[in-house]
Amino acid sequence: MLRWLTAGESHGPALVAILEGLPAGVSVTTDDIAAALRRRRAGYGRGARMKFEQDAVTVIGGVRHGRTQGGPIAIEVANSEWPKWERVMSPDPVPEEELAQAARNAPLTRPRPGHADLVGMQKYGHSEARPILERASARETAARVAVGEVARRFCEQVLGVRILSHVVSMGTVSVPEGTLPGPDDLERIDADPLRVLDPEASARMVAEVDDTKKSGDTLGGVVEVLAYGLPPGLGSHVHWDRRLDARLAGALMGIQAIKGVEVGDGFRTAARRGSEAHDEIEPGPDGVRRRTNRAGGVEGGMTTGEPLRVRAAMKPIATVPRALDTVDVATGGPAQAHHQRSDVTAVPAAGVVAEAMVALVIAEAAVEKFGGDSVAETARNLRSYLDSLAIT
Ligand SMILES: Cc1cc2nc3c(=O)[nH]c(=O)nc-3n(C[C@H](O)[C@H](O)[C@H](O)COP(=O)(O)O)c2cc1C
Ligand SMILES: C=C(O[C@@H]1CC(C(=O)O)=C[C@@H](OP(=O)(O)O)[C@H]1O)C(=O)O
Repeated sequence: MLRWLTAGESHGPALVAILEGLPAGVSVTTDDIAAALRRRRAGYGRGARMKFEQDAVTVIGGVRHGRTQGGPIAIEVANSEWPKWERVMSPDPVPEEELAQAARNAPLTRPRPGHADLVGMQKYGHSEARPILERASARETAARVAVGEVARRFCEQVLGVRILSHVVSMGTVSVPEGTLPGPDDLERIDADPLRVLDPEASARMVAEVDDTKKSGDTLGGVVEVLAYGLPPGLGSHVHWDRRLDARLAGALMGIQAIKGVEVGDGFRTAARRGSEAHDEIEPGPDGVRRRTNRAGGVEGGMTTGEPLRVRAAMKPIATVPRALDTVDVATGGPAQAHHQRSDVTAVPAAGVVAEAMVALVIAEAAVEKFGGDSVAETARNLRSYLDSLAIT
């Protein structure tokens, strides 16, 4: 069983994550995790905070001399801005007079439509949004990417699985139909300002981000995650919560602002006739194979061995500079939603987070199927499973 948890607030001292259940021997260093976090911070359209804030990674447990030890892995991502927030976010009581002087402590009573502010205040009994937005903030995804990087390395080193993502649409601008990165395209995608494979589409999307920013607005879009090299049979058809597609959908929907998930051709498949929707099977030189991969590498809740292909749709950023109408909960009267700064879009970052979530789901399914306390044992079990497949 693979388990993981994160804790920490957007402007707290640090985020922490604990990952438990991976075998010993996965190669990972602090620098590897820091590099993954740098990928998450990049992307055209993100706000000022991405430039001045640093993620400082410390591996607190579970890794020794660049190898996992088999125990829980704990990672801290410290927030370089903490000194500015130390009073406002102090875990211990702060004298009223001091708090009153902290400019950042002004009560946030004008909840943003589309964020967790209003319903969070109602549910948790707060008179302002700070205690809600601090944890609702997608800053938390830094902790996911940190543990996701360990899972990704396990997937690569033990299963031979490569996971990558790219942006397929930004607002109404999309990459050409059929754009499909290969397993070695990640570097090229990361080099693009919007993490788009097609340079012409990227340029149009950059213009769309600029235009949106100029008009004081925000943008959403769609990312696609691909995983190459999966064995057939991760997940199961036997129960709803063992289906890999269900677990992937839950993991991706669990990312802040993701509002739709598609496996393979997903919603497009619904409009096709069966003969145009499914992937016909034929004998090939290395065993049976599918002529197409419209299913996106999952049938019956199990990986088929074809590339996994999942998409996630992100809604536009909720903190709209041209602030939306709301209610000031302090007065009960109409008001404009609070806005200090925000991303115009965070779709490229959402792709990096989605890779981490997919890596964690695949790693979990692989640990269930192959077990093993060391990577050598897991790899041996995988090999013997593949060698024993009656139908290849
Ligand atoms: C990487 C990333 C960055 C985000 N940046 C912002 C931001 O700057 N401002 C904002 O209002 N929402 C931002 N969001 C979205 C909010 O976290 C999200 O809208 C909020 O949690 C409410 O969405 P929900 O209804 O899906 O929970 C970001 C999301 C992600 C994944
Ligand atoms: C800090 C990060 O993302 C933040 C996610 C976020 C939100 O509401 O989700 C709002 C913004 O924070 P602030 O309102 O303080 O500028 C983003 O910068 C990060 O990704 O590291």
